[in-house]
Amino acid sequence: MGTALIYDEEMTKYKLLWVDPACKIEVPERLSVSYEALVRTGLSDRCVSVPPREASDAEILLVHSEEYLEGVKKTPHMTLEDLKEFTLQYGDVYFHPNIYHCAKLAAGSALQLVDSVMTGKVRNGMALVRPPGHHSMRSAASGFCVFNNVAIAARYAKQKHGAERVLIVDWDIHHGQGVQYCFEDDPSVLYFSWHRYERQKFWPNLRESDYDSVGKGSGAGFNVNVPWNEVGMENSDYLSVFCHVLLPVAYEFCPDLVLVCAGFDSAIGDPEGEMCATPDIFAHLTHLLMNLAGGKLCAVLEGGYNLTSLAQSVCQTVQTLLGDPLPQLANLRSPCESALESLQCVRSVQRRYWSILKHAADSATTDVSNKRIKLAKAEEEKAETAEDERSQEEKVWPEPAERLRPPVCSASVLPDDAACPDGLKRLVSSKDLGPLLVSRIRNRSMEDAGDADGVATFSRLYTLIEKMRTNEIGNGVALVPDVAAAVECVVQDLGSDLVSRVLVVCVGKEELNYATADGKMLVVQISGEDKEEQKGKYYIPVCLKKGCGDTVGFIQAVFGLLLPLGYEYDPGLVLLVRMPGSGVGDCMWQQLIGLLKGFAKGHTLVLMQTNDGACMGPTASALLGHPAPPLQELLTPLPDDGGALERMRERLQADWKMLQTTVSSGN
Ligand SMILES: NCCCNCCCCCC(O)(O)C(F)(F)F
Ligand SMILES: [Zn+2]
Repeated sequence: MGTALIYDEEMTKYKLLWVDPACKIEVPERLSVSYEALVRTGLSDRCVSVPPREASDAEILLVHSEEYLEGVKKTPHMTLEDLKEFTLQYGDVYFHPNIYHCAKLAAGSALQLVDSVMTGKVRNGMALVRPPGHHSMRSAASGFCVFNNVAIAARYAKQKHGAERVLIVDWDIHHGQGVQYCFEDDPSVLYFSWHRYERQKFWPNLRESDYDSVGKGSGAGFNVNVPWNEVGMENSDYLSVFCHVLLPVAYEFCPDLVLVCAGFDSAIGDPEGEMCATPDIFAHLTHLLMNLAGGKLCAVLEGGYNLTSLAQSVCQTVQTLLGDPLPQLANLRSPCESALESLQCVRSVQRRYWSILKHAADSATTDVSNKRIKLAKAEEEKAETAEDERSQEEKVWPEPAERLRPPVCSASVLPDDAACPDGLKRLVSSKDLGPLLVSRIRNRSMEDAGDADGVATFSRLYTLIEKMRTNEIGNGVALVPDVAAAVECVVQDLGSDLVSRVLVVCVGKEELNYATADGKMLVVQISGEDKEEQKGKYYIPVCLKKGCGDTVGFIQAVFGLLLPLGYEYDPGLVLLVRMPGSGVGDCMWQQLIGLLKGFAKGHTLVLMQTNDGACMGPTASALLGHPAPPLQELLTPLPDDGGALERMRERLQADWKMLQTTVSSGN
């Protein structure tokens, strides 16, 4: 299934008709520049073009009041003076004779997108719209927004398509208060927003944008606010919040549909956000949401005012929706202290609503935050004097790297009698390994089970890894007689000279704690075995008391440990090893394969034991990029696993900064 793209130049046909410094950044070129970039890069041709339509009155009234709609309806016939007068009753927004028409098209575009995804016409999609929507409220326009496109889309998805749970992820740098108000007492719509806040000093300056607004009544816990109290947030800050807050909660919520308030003023260069995250971060943020709701994801444009970073960010988002390999995120750093404080505060208030966060450390107690406020004030005084005048427009960042689709998406290395799953290319050619390697392989305990000559298997493995390195092949799966020996061979003999760092994810028990001291390999092993004592910086055994069948524990390990570690380690190859008898469920297994694509440009090699071929189908499906089926609604985790995991994370965070979720007590 494809990716929908909704755009119509009609939505560029309104603009600011008078002087208003607060609104001058919202220009028609935002839309045309974004669309032209998609055309120039060839991405628009790869999408399914879906036309917008006007939202009907009834659809607009799903969120807005009659009196508000009646008022907006009058604007096309107003004189310039009347328009100005009408605008004065709202904040940081402007009206134009054609904005009502465009606002109906923007809302209608979001509905067209929901229809296309919910009916299965496409898997996912993006709507490039103006005016944006997430600030507009039931009876008020605000922050360039007239109708709340995404809020209307959420209500519409429930009413028309029977969606029971809708997740709204708002990565725009402003708080979508309009969305929060709309759903704050509604447990069927989970609203997540991060936003520049600066302790209420940043627009819209609302007390209720802080992390302690968690929703009301039966909606408590279904509103998640992550305030950024400083500018300059980077990729690592954004990824930490996704791994340690949004994704665990989103997986527990188990939505039927994901809507994204896709604002790109959270990217570097934007005059509003003043953040430092690069456009390729949106490739990863999109990817991390794509295995929810069976892949049903609708991204609707909100903000974004630096035309260069906006266009790049839109392209990164659409290219990921299309399933292209992800860019490698360069040198992630530790989340900054301010981000850690926000992270800790959010997790501490949300832990009482989400069992998956139950073991989160307690809140950044008042003294910590008071201390930070004192620190911040001191910083402020200092900073004000040395305020560097360089505007956001002069910020420079590297053009996002090309993300080339390999000629072969997925390959397989199988015993001659094993059937090759549809869509996979069977590797038969075996590269001549040369005498040295052959002798080493022969020396390995290669007691073969039906495999005439272990060397054949390994030469094909070698070929597969070589072709991943040259990007001729995206990913692959190998059925081998002896997985442990295969891992040893791949890592010790093949992997090392082919790729610099290999992330080995082992599911199930097996002795895999090779000499990993040199950092060439990071082994994360998820099993029912407690190997705590063998732990080292590069060998991280995660013990799930109930074994790998414990979905909640597994998800906690994936988001709390595996993904942050993987981002920080930044491997050139991912080796996913499935030990026989691991007990991991097929859905979880597919989710894991889907999520691991975020690393090494998608170069994942799955190793399975020949007699474990039963899950070859789900493995192939995930490797080919089909979205993983939703995990059964996650049950309450076993108390001991969550606690053990938190303790392990705290111990490891000295070595691995991306594991941090609390302000370091030292500072
Ligand atoms: N320095 C100018 C002050 C501007 N203050 C209002 C900011 C509105 C932001 C709108 C947005 O970006 O959130 C949306 F997505 F809705 F477009
Ligand atoms: Zn914004």
